[in-house]
Amino acid sequence: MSTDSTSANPRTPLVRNRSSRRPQHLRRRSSGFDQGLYSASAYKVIEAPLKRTPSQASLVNGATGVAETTILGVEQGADDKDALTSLKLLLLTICMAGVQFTCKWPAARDHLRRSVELSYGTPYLLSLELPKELTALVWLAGPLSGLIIQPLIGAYSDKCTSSLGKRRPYIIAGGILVSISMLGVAYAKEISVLGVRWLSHPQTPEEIVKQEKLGAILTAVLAFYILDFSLNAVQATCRALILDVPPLWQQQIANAWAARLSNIAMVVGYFTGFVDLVKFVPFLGDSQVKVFCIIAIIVFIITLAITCITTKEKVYVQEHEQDGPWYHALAYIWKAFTNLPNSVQRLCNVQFFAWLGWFPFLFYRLVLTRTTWVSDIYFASNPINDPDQWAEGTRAGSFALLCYAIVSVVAGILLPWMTESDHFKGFTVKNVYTGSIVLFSVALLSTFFVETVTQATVIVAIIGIPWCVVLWIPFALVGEYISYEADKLEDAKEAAIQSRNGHTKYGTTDSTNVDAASSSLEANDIDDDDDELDAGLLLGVHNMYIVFPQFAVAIIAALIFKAVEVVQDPNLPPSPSPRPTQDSGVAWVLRFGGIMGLFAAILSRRVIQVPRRPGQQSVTVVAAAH
Ligand SMILES: OC[C@H]1O[C@H](O[C@H]2O[C@H](CO)[C@@H](O)[C@H](O)[C@H]2O)[C@H](O)[C@@H](O)[C@@H]1O
Repeated sequence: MSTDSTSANPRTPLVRNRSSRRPQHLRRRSSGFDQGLYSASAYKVIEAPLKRTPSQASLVNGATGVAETTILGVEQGADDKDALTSLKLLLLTICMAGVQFTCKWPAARDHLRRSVELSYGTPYLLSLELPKELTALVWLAGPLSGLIIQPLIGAYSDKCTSSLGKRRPYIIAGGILVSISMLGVAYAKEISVLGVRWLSHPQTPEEIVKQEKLGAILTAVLAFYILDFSLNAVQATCRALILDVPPLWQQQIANAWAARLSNIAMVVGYFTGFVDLVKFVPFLGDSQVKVFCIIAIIVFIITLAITCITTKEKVYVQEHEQDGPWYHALAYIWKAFTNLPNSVQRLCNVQFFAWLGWFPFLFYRLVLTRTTWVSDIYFASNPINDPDQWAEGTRAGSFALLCYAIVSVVAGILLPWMTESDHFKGFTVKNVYTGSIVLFSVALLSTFFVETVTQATVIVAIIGIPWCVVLWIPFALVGEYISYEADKLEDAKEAAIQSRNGHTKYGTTDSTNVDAASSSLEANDIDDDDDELDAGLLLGVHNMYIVFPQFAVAIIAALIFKAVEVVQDPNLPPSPSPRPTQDSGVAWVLRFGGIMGLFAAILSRRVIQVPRRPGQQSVTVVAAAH
């Protein structure tokens, strides 16, 4: 087994032969764009003003004079960036726990209906008397914000010259907005009452009630939009930070940490939602929603603060004045979207089909508990109009979700370890990725056979395994692609310089290396050429492939429900929920997701794994497949 990246499979598109490189204007990367504002070549890295121990200081790359990643308490690694200890990986990625806990909050509100005065099955927004048709408006905030905000904030943060670093200013600003908007959602009624009192002068009590109701709805919807948009900004920059900091060979483990902390937060979020919070911490609020909101804000602020305080970033200095209108960023995103590196494009293709499967599952296990698959099955054999049965049915759905969250935590600990261990032959990252998608598809397709609540609960719990993988491997791969390109660029620069002096970085001259770097490179080419992939932008574009399927699924699910309605016996009385069991629209939408998952599994065989850097222990070079 070779550990030398220079002898990696030459067919890997990432391992390009310099002499066969595409002309600058055709390169599949972010940096060829002519918008100066977004050209990384316009920036030079300087050392952030940090406290370092002498040993850490010595890790700064003396040859280039460039300050490397600077997270406190690092170990020495053989890569250009410093390796992180497990503790530092945890501190770096704990922000994802806060993001996930907060993500769970709007979802958890559906589980909080015990404390909402209205009937069972009425989620928070409906409790504010938002017309049912308009709930779609709120739903849209999620995918819209993912589509717009993640690439935009990713692109801006890539070029941020703040002394705090590239990502932290956005994490802090986004964090403040998330906290305020959560308060806006939870206290929508109170804000509206105050607003009506100050701004409006209704004449009659009826008018007051009407205006307060309208005000509460508008406040909640606006707050939900701000929440989703700012949460996506924080999510985008936290993800990018996790890609920025560790070296290539730690991308897998760093993203595995991010996934497992997210999933732990999900479990804690579910438990917190179940506890009667008003009883235990009455000083935090007089309703479950308000107390949960305060707890979520506290968790969010603490986790984000830990990451921001313990992680130090590079500071970028703009060499040339490059201001341009804000909409240049859109052109830049478009160019990135249409010129993705081959490796990222392949991964995005998998993600697109995989998320055509994920969203049916995520929608119909969460949106309204009464429409979840597990609850459907429960109601197939239990009376639907009895409130006690409703409670029991929704509890069945919620218990399944708790099992799913716990399984995802356990899988998030075991699977990354198995892929690193020599004892589990065949457990390569790529095989685990494909296997998890197949498992997910089979689980969704099992809706053809599942009949009991227990069976359905087991299936939902099993889906915890692919969920842990989808939060881990795709992001790790993006991180590896970016690090690999950055390392190649460094190597190429170094090799070209050294070849002039008759040396190579790794001792004896390797023809591949020289070919890849020095033989076709002019010094000016190296200096002017900006080959770095921008992590924030790429992650944002990658996220577009996660949210596009949401729009598609919304339309396809509506068509499937219509079709099921047409096919079903018209003489049956109308059902208040989608018809249960194997013939329900929900089951068919899940099966659609299962089939899409199979396409994703096939495409995942084409995903590229980059060779890791030479000089690393326990690193396996995985041949890049086509
Ligand atoms: O439309 C809602 C959101 O959908 C995606 O987020 C979901 O997937 C994330 C993993 O990629 C997961 O961390 C999150 O909990 C899920 O809701 C999308 O990434 C978001 O941009 C979008 O707002």
